[in-house]
Amino acid sequence: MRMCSSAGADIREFAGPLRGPPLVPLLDAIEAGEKPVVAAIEGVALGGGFELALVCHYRIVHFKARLGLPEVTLGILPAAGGTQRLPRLIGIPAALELITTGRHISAQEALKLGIVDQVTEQNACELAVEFALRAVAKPLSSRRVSMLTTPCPPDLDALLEAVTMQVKRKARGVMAPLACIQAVRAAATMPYSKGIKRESELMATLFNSGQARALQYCFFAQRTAGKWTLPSGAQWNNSKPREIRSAAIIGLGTMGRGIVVSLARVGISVIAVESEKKLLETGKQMVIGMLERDAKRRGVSASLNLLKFTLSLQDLKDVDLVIEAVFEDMALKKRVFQELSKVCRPATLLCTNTSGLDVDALAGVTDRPHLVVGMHFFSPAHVMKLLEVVCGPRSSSETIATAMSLGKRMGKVSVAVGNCPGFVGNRMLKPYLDQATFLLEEGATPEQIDKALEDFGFAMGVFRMSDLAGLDVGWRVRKESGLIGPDVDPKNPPRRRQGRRYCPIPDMVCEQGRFGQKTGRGWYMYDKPGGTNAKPDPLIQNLLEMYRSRYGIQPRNISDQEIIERCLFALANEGFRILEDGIAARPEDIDVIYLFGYGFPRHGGGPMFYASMVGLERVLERLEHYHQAHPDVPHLEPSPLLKKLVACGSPPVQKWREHIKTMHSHL
Ligand SMILES: CCCCCC/C=C/CC(=O)SCCNC(=O)CCNC(=O)[C@H](O)C(C)(C)COP(=O)(O)OP(=O)(O)OC[C@H]1O[C@@H](n2cnc3c(N)ncnc32)[C@H](O)[C@@H]1OP(=O)(O)O
Repeated sequence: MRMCSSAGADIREFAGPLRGPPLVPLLDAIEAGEKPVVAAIEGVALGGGFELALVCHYRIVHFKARLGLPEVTLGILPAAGGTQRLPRLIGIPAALELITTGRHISAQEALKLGIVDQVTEQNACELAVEFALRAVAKPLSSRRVSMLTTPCPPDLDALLEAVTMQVKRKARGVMAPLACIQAVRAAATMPYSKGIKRESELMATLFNSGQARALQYCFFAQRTAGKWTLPSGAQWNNSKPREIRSAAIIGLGTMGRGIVVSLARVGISVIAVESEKKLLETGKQMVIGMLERDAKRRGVSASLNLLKFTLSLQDLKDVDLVIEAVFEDMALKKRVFQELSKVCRPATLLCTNTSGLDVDALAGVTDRPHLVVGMHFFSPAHVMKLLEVVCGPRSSSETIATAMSLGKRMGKVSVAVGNCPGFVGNRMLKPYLDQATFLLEEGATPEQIDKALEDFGFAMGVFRMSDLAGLDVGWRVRKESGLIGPDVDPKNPPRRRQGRRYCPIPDMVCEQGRFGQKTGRGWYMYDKPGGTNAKPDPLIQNLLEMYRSRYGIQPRNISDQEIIERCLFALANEGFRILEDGIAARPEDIDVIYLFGYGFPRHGGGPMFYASMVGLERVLERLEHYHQAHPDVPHLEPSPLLKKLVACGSPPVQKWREHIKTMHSHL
């Protein structure tokens, strides 16, 4: 059988009723046939493609091919016999690992695991024909995988239990990996004829689940996000990116260091700049350590020869692109951009890693506003996959194309967004954080709110995330925006500022020098500064009690449902406003930002998909309810776009674009 490449089933077809003849009997018939069937695999054999290869009597694989059963990542399981044949072929532990993670493996690993018979650097099809000719005379019974006895470890139950615990810890609330474990158990404990029925029953529970719909949506959303479009007609497939061979990073703080590593490991020469010798030396040692550890993990040599460290901006005159990653201070950034304008050659792209400041204001102080763009990395920049590419009104299509393509080269998921305070991710974070702190005032604790969000599936609750990011960052932003100032009475800080409800608790926490993990104290306490093990802190409990009694607030019991609704519906509501304002082009872009940058669970699809899954009518009704209860919180007032979508019958996410006015587009 010539298979070449197969990415498995067309995932789009899962949205409707499945058509065509049932696959399992067809595959069983191929395996039961008397003529030897040899699979020749080039490119990929994934999902159904891999299951097809498993019914063949032999498998020949090109050395560059990749194989895998990624169904679990789509919220389903390999239901064309994959969960029954793979354990029989390679044993329970290895099969469990591959099926529950869905990871792709190389041809070499497949050979080592005993999945394939030969790896070739030549044409796999030609070799497969030779193989088949030799196999004609040989008996096939031992080559029919479904007939094999599953090699079973003596401690099967303990193994399955351990993997179940691991899966539950890693992917809280996710159904598919648990169903995969049950299917593999069937392969170990039942004959194939019964195991395949169990596989099918388990698939039936997953196939139409909300989690499967969300995960399949994520697959396409991630691919849609790279396809940016500007109102001018310039877009991803008609704008040529520049080739970037050399780059410079200004500032070797946490962000700058991560960006240097991200660039150097994909072969780009990097000049790293600091303002003081001591900072430069510290940054240098940390970058070298990070690159060495990264190279060791990947089994390659560290590209230290690509690095240069300097105190002088004059050294940047020939680089292709600069990314500024200095302190989040507009005046300082403007000085840097003015300086860069003078020293860099006229064609150098100037990028800023600001997490929310006005990219166009920075462009305005340069001699090349069309070559200025935001590249908002997420911390730690060498680990986090998200990159917001912030398109200023004057950024050229070539500049945007270059930033997007550079992001892809660094292995990032790049999303083009418009220029407004906080862009997409951090702009949406404000209402989400506000709701969490209002809930504290009303009676909740940080650990209760975090638990509700983590049970929902977030990698980290809002307070643990804030402790990790550093509480001083938001404090400084609030000071700069005039929310905190000399006119605020520190003994009696007002709970209403700039015409709306304000919660001063985060400021009180900062006033005590509690900036999160880095100071060993924040919303939680840690063993030491830099510690990561968060424990509830009685001092925070006291602070909350004193605060409530000072303001005469009677604490009430708050349900997890209220926590989820207020935090997540406020988040999505701001997402609707962002779409109205043209700051994000599509709901998919917003969802991808929250999936890759803010730990939103993939099986929830992202805030916008989640809202559509809950039902826009319900989201609207709950927001109206909460806004009525808290009229001084404008973020709870349902956005006009949400109302419009409900009035139009709540179309699916993919159709929202038709209801968004494009005349406001900032993209
Ligand atoms: C013989 C088949 C019978 C099967 C019946 C039994 C049922 C079995 C269940 C399954 O098979 S579920 C599907 C399992 N397969 C996967 O999950 C593979 C998903 N795809 C990938 O991992 C990657 O796309 C890739 C194949 C490794 C290629 O990666 P690459 O980076 O090169 O390209 P992409 O940008 O990701 O994809 C290009 C293009 O193709 C679309 N696409 C890829 N795979 C599928 C798919 N299985 N179904 C539908 N569409 C797919 C992807 O969306 C891109 O489209 P775009 O329009 O260009 O954005």
